[in-house]
Amino acid sequence: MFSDTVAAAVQDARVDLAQLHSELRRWDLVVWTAGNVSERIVVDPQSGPGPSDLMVIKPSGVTYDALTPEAMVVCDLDGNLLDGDRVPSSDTAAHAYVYRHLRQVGGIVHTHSTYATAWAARGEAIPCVLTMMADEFGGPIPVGPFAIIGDDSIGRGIVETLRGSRSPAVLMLNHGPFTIGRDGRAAVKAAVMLEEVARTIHLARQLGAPVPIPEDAVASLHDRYQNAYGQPGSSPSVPGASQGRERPE
Ligand SMILES: O=C(CO)[C@@H](O)[C@@H](O)COP(=O)(O)O
Repeated sequence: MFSDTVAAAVQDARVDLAQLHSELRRWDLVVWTAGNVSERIVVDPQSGPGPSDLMVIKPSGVTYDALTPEAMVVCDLDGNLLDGDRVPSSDTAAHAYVYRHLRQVGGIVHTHSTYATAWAARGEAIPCVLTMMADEFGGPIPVGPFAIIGDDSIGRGIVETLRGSRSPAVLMLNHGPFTIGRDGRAAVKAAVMLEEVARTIHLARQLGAPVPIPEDAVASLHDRYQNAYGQPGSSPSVPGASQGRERPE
């Protein structure tokens, strides 16, 4: 079905995703079968990411203990199942929409992590009051519209909300967080850090009014973290405004 190169990339993604789904449990971001992770497969590396790419994603409703590399399914970016013997995640349409409209996105995560989802239930953006937020999110974490699962609504809400934000995370109203990254690991990192700041700022607000960080400081913190943090050559978590995030089509 796939060329040798694509088949190898699919197998690598299957292995990655089995490990990344275990990370969602490790960091207490999911319960039961909630949540999902996907990765893009670039079919033609010469021309780069595009609409003919594939995605590997979790099968729907399968317990995390059973999420082996072989359990993952492969879809095209219209959400059609190409390889696998299980029904794809119920969020496949949302993931596919994001991949079609944000070509720099290589990985997507959805969770119902407790504190981030509490902010989503209130429809309140998480204010940028921590340097860790400026580092990873480049500003407040925005709220996306209420959208019913099953068509492009959630994906469209994710893309349109992130259009005006540096953030790799969006809180979908009454639902929960979706995060993006240059690969699955970057998207999982954003989901982990989202839940951490959602909890910290929730606690801070029990004691008083958190103090916003000035925008110029947010921008410089974000630029440093995305471009200079860590070991030489370590890649940023996601191309944000500082790398000129591509505007959705
Ligand atoms: O939130 C939703 C759908 O948006 C949950 O059903 C989702 O977390 C898990 O669904 P899947 O098991 O991936 O089909």
